[in-house]
Amino acid sequence: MRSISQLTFVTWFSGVKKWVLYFIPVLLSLQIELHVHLDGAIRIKTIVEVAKRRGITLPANGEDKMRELVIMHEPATLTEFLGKFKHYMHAIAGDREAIKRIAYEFVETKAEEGVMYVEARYSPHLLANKGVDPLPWDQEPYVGDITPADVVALVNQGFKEGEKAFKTKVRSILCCMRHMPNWSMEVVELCKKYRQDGVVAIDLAGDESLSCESYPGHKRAFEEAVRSEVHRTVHAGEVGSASAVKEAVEVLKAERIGHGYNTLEDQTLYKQLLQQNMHFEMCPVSSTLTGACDPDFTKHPLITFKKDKANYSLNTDDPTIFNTTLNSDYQVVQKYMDFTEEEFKRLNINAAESCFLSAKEKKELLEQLYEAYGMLDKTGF
Ligand SMILES: O=c1[nH]cnc2c1ncn2[C@H]1C[C@H](O)[C@@H](CO)O1
Repeated sequence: MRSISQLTFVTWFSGVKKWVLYFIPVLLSLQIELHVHLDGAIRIKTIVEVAKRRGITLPANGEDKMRELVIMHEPATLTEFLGKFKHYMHAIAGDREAIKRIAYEFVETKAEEGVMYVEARYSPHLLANKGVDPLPWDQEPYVGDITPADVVALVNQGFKEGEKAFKTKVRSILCCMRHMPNWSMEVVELCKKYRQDGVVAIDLAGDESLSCESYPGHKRAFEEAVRSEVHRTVHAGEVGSASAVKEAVEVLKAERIGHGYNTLEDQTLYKQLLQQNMHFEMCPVSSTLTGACDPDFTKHPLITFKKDKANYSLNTDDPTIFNTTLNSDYQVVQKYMDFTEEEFKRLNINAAESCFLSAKEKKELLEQLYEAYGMLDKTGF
C-alpha cells in the first residue's frame, strides 16, 4: 500500500499564487475514476514522439516546450482550456499506432496511480481522419482512412491490452460534442455497436454555452440512447448555469452529471437531485483552472456536496493539461476541504455504485473495494 506521495503544483489560495511541494499521505491506495478524458490524458512524450515519426510540426520544439505550452498554469476560462487541445490533437488523430498507444499508456498511468476501475471518455470523431464532417484539426481531406468506428476499435484494443498488462479495469464513454450536433447520432450508434467491447455510455462534452434546445441533434441521440439502454452522462453546470443541469436530467435523461457545481444555484433542483441520489462527477483541480469555480478551494461547492453526503466521485478530468494525477485531486480536497479517510471510502463506494458496469461486474467491483478498504460492515455510510 502506497503511503506517501510527492506532489508539486501551483495553488491559488486567497488569490496568491504559490509553488507548493506537498508530502501528504495518500489515504487510499485503490480508487475509482469516472470522469477523465482520454485525449486530455495523453503523455507529452508520446505526442512529441508521434509527431516526429509522422513528420508533423508541433507548435513548440521538444517535450519541455510542449509541456510549457499545453499545461495550464493559471485559472482561465473553459474556452481557453478547450483551446489547449489544438496544440497537439493533430499529431495523434488519424494514426492507428498512436491511437492504440495512447489508450494502452492511459491504462498504465492509471494503474500507477492506484486506480482499480476507470471510465475513460473521448470523442471518436476528434481522433478520426475519414468520414467526419468537418474533418477536425485541419487534417488534409481525402487522404485519411480512419473512421470514428475505427477509432473506437483501436482504443478498445489499446485498453484491452493495457488491462491485461496492468490489471486496471477500463471501460469507455463516447462523447458527443456540443458544437457538433450532426455527429451525435453516430456516437450513439457506436455506443450500441461496441457495447460488448468495452463501451458503456454516451456523454455530451464541450462548450456548455451551447444549449441542446438549439441543437436537437443531441436530443435525438440521447433519446436513442434511452431507447437502446445506453447509459448517459452529461457535462452540465460546470461553467453553465443550473438550467443546463436541469436540461441534462429532464431532456437528455442523464444518469450522472459531469461536474454540476452550479446545481447549487437552484436549491430546489439540488434537493431533488440529492433525493434521487444523482451522481456528480467532481473534478476539483480542473474546476479552478477552467474558471468554473473560485480558485480558493476553501470556497469550493464540493464542500456543500460533502456536507450533504451527496453521491459524487473525485476525478482528474484532463490530467495532461492540468499537470495532475488523481492523487493531486485527493490531496487538494484533503488539505483544503477537510476530507477524511472515511469520506474517501464513502465517495469511492458511491462511485462504484454509480459506475456503468453491468450489475454483475459492479457487484464484483464493490466486493473488491469493501475488501480493500477493510469494510466488514458494509452499511456504515
Ligand atoms: O471539462 C471539460 N468540459 C467540457 N468539455 C471538455 C472538458 N474536458 C475535455 N473536454 C472536451 C475536449 C475533448 O476533446 C472532448 C472529448 O474528450 O471533451
